[in-house]
Amino acid sequence: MSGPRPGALPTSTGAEAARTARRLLGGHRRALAVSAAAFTVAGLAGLVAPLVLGRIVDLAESGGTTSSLVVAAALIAVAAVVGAVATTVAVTWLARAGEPALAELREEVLDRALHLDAGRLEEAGAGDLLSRVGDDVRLVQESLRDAVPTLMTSVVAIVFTGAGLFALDWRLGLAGLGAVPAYVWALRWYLPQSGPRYRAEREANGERAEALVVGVHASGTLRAHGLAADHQRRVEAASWRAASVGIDVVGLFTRFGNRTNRAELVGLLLVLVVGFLGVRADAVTVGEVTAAALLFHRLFNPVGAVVFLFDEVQSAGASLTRLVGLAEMPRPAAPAPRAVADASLRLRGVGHSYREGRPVLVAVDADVAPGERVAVVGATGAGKTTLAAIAAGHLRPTTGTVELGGVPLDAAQADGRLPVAVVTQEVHTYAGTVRDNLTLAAPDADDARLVAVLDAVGARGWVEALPDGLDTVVGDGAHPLTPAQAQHLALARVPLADPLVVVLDEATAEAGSAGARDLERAAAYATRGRTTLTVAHRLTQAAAADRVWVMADGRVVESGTHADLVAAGGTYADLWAAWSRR
Ligand SMILES: Nc1ncnc2c1ncn2[C@@H]1O[C@H](COP(=O)(O)OP(=O)(O)OP(=O)(O)O)[C@@H](O)[C@H]1O
Repeated sequence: MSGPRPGALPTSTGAEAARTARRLLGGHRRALAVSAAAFTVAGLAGLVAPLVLGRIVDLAESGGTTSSLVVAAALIAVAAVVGAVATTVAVTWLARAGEPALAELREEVLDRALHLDAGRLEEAGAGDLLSRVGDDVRLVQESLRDAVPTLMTSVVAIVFTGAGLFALDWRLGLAGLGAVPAYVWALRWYLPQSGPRYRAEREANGERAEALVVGVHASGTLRAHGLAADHQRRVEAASWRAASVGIDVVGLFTRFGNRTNRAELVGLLLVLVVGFLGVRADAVTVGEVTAAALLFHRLFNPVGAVVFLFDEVQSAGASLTRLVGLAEMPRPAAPAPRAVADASLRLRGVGHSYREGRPVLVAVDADVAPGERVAVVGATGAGKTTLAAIAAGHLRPTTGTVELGGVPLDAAQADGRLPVAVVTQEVHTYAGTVRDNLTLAAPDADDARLVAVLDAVGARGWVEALPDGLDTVVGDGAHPLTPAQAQHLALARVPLADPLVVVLDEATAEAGSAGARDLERAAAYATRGRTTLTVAHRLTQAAAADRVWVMADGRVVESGTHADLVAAGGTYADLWAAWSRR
């Protein structure tokens, strides 16, 4: 079995997961206490039927009356009702403690996931993260809903039934205990193998999800580079590994089932043999032996459930360690917020390598004055997107610093205003109304403000033409927006958020040439008066900017106005000439 992939997100130890579970459950002590009391009542109620049945056997032997039989039957019925009510109360109150605790953990996990450094996320892979916030949360939740209550009910039944056996007669109790070594032997065989196997199963599923996510997201690129077959082999290998680990787990569990069946047989035989000898020696009654055999038989289901659910709870435990591992990842120390002096951007010695020894940005020194609009141009792979992501604070540079208004970007505070807003080509439409998609950026904006901004960015016409205007529900499964419309809304969010700095990376690329002009007009409005860095693929954007940076091989090789750079006859002049000839 191989260990986790290098770079995978961390997994906590069992002890750390238990500590986190205790911390989260600690706030719900009252619910846990009610649940524990109800489980106790249910456990006691469960003893009534076997004991009373044993008593009926003795009554039958000694010529009991019909009325005593009726009383016994009534007792069994009352105990069944009490047991059912107590179990319902116990399970309900357990959920009242468990569900909020899990919700808190989910929030912590999501919060940590959302604050993962882009580089770290890249290293770990989106699939690993998705399988944690998806599969692992679901597994823990299902286990909390189904497995944990049944496990608790079973453990309580086992404890009370064991005590009941001893209460009947200590020899019968000891006979029942005779099954314990057989169970222990089965568990000692099973446990050391099962934990690592469940962990391997979770990891294999995570790797399979990662391979599938990459395959779906990057299908175009993989095909374009002739890597589709390679990637398909990677998906096949990951799927096969997940399947074979799954088969391995089922095989192990089946063999464990055989061993527990043997333990049940040993225990029941011991109770019957000891009971037989006890009756012969007049030490116990036939009724007591009947009750003991019924009690012991009653253990089969709870013990089976514990064994069966142990599997599930252990698997959920493995998921919990993955959730806790992520939630408790050390957070980079957040610098104390400092007020910015103005809206200038200053990059000093900024370098970046996605892979060690392969720098894609090299010691970039560059400044953007407050309110200045800079367009970044250059060949594919020159480092434009990387520079934009660093200037936006989305990517931590390997070397160098980025300052906004004289303050490190991650500490910048601008009187409650958003320091930097980013619009890239990959725009997400959030599930909700068009209004929701806009007020994300300005929760207090009223419809008049939204309509004014939509008007200013040139989106009012098509928004009002939607079936319900601002109230139209968009996003997955609702009214579909074209990529250009989604981009238009993203650009409208910029003036609503009112940031000091705007970073646009191919933010107007999502359209044909007519649509591109609309988006360019929207971008011009969104960035008016703001410090702006635009990764420009159409050189008309560069021509309209205050200044142009030309990038090549991770460096800013030219910087100046469009006119100056064209006149200088360098790289930009060549690019412009090629663009103008199109
Ligand atoms: N996440 C990543 N992991 C590894 N390498 C990357 C990553 N992103 C970009 N690169 C590499 O870094 C270099 C610079 O990429 P970047 O996207 O910044 O260039 P660009 O000028 O924006 O290119 P384009 O115009 O094609 O978007 C390229 O060689 C690219 O392959």
